[in-house]
Amino acid sequence: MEVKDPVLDIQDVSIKFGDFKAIKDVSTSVGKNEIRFFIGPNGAGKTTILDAICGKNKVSDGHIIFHSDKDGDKDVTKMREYKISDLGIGRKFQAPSVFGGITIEENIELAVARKHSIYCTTFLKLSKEKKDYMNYVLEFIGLQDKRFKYPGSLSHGEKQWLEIGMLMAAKPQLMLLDEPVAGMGRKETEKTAELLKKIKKDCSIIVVEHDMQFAKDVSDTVTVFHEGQVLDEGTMESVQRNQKVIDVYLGRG
Ligand SMILES: Nc1ncnc2c1ncn2[C@@H]1O[C@H](COP(=O)(O)OP(=O)(O)OP(=O)(O)O)[C@@H](O)[C@H]1O
Repeated sequence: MEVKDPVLDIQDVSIKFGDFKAIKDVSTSVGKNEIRFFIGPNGAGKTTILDAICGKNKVSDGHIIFHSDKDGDKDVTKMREYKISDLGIGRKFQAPSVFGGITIEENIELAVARKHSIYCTTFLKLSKEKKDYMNYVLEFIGLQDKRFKYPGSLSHGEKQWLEIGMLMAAKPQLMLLDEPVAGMGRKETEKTAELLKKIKKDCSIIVVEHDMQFAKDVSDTVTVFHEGQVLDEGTMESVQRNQKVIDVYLGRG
């Protein structure tokens, strides 16, 4: 699938775990301000490739080129996780990883400060500009009224939004989300859909997800993975008509 203005080019990537090739010659490009979904059956390789983009998995062959606004084109397969994060790629894992011992506001504050340095996190108060941004993020994720509460008091959905807010705090160019609506009810899922549609105005997003209604509502395009390879790619409407996709995934209920 041709992408006009890519933020990420995955080029002939293979990933091995011992002798097992989990990803085989995968290529795809993700555009600026695009919401791309990675879908496909369990074990297809979706999370494995997401983990390669953020540096958590080592790539055996191929390149992943990130077109950074501030640093130019970088092959992230040669970089450490924290460097990739600094470059502007934010990763949210399936289980929420917020800090339970500090308030919701402090979680966001820490995420805003952390972008700048450990020194800043520990010893300095946020500047007015950063404080304003923290308030903007709290409002954006709908948790401004709960800012002085602790994450333990939040619902499952609210915890996920807090974590999305913590990612936003670093102003990434690309966000990677692993099953962001798993365990959510329909209302929370719809709110998450609205959040992502707003976030994409400033950022590209890759989502690994099994909720196909959510994928239909939110995705611009989807990549269907099967046995470590790309089976199809395009809009949700187009891949839904592909008989192979129906056979291996969508038709299985
Ligand atoms: N660290 C690892 N060591 C060995 N094998 C792994 C490792 N991580 C993933 N795999 C294997 O790689 C394959 C792809 O796994 P992956 O988690 O990427 O699939 P997925 O498409 O994300 O599945 P799901 O939808 O269930 O999350 C699976 O066969 C899995 O068992």
